[in-house]
Formats: sequence, C-alpha cells, structure tokens
Amino acid sequence: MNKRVKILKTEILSDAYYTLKKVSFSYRRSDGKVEMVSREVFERGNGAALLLYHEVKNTVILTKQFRVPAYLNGHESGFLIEVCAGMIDEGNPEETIKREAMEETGYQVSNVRKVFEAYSSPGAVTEKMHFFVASYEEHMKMEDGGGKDDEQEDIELLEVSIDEAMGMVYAGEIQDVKTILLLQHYALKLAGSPSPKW
Ligand SMILES: Nc1nc2c(ncn2[C@@H]2O[C@H](COP(=O)(O)OP(=O)(O)O[C@H]3O[C@H](CO)[C@@H](O)[C@H](O)[C@@H]3O)[C@@H](O)[C@H]2O)c(=O)[nH]1
Ligand SMILES: [Mg+2]
Repeated sequence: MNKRVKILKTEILSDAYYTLKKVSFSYRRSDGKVEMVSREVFERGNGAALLLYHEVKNTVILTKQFRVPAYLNGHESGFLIEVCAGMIDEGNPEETIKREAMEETGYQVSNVRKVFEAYSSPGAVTEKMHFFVASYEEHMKMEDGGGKDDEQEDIELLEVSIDEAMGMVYAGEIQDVKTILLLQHYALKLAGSPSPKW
C-alpha cells in the first residue's frame, strides 16, 4: 500500500484477448505536491522463463519463433531466439515452466531452480516474469517439442554452446531480454566461476 498514490478511475480500453486499461490516479510527488496522472496499462498476465543447460556439454536449448511485435518494430525476419517461456495461466510458475518445457522443447525436467523474478516492462505492462534454470540430459527428451499446433505455435529448437549463445547476444542475433538475462546469469553463476557473494 502506497500512501502517496490513490487510484481514482480504471477504464478498459480493450479486452479483446488481453486487457488494455487507462488508469487515473493522484500522486504525491517527493516535493509534496499532489498531481493527477493518467497511464495506459497492458495486462498480459505473468510469465515464466527457463534456461535449459547441459552440465557436461556446456550447451543450452533455445527456441526460435516468429514474434509479430518485434517484426513490426524493425526486426528483419521477426524470428526471435529465446529461452523456453510461457504465460502462467493454470498452476504456479514452477508447474507452468515444466509444462512449457515439455510443450516447447520436449524435455521433461523435474528439478527447476528459481533464480529471480522481474517485471518485464514496468512502465507499460503489468507482467512479472519468474526466471528458472534447469540442467538437461539426453534421456529427458520425451517429445519433439515445437509448441502446440492448436495455439498456432511453430517453434524451432536450437542447441548451441554457451559460448556461441553469448557470442550471439553481442552480435545482436539474440535480442530477447529474458534470454539475455538468463544467459548472463549462467555466465556469472553457473559457468564454473568462483562462487559469487550475491
Ligand atoms: N488469439 C490470440 N492468441 C494469442 C494472442 N497472444 C497470444 N496468444 C496465444 O497464447 C499463446 C502464448 O504462448 P506462451 O508460450 O504461453 O507464451 P509466449 O507467447 O511464449 O510468451 C512468453 O514470452 C513472452 C515474451 O517474452 C512473455 O511476455 C510471456 O509472458 C511469456 O513468457 C500463443 O501461442 C497464442 O496461442 C492473441 O493476441 N490472440
Ligand atoms: Mg512460449
């Protein structure tokens, strides 16, 4: 509860699939002055993302799929390389990401480890992402993956070395923020670095 903020009005501008709202509120500034503010807020639910890494081969499993918002905003092909991720609709973040791992990559992972939570675009979108890592081995591959046809998902899978993946970040070939975050987490905490204090 924030005593400096009072939500006064919430209008729904669109609720076709997700919900776009216009929120009007009074806000007491740090200098004490109270002003009226209006902001549009996109409600898209919350999400979970998972980096699948192989402890012996030092490889990661990534997905590649067409993302129309990125395409509209200058990405040449619109095919983005990402970690496995999905929206949390049923169940908790951990259950969701295990289900998404199976649907998108075909790997059945039991031990996922939560690394952090973060708002993906807090000035505009309510979405909070839950970030996980899990190690994979060949015997965990149960299905082809590739996403759900009935949800019009068409996901290609990539298995690349962690060095190659980091190179792709700096070459601009990986441009998805949740993926960059998890790869950097791997590089900092999991790639045989001396134990960090944080
Ligand atoms: N009809 C319709 N269906 C939609 C729409 N938007 C999404 N969907 C359906 O919802 C599914 C969402 O698939 P998920 O795997 O759960 O989510 P995602 O698209 O991979 O999104 C993940 O990454 C996003 C970008 O980082 C995150 O924003 C999101 O929370 C999640 O982590 C899509 O395949 C599609 O079937 C829409 O506007 N209209
Ligand atoms: Mg997905």
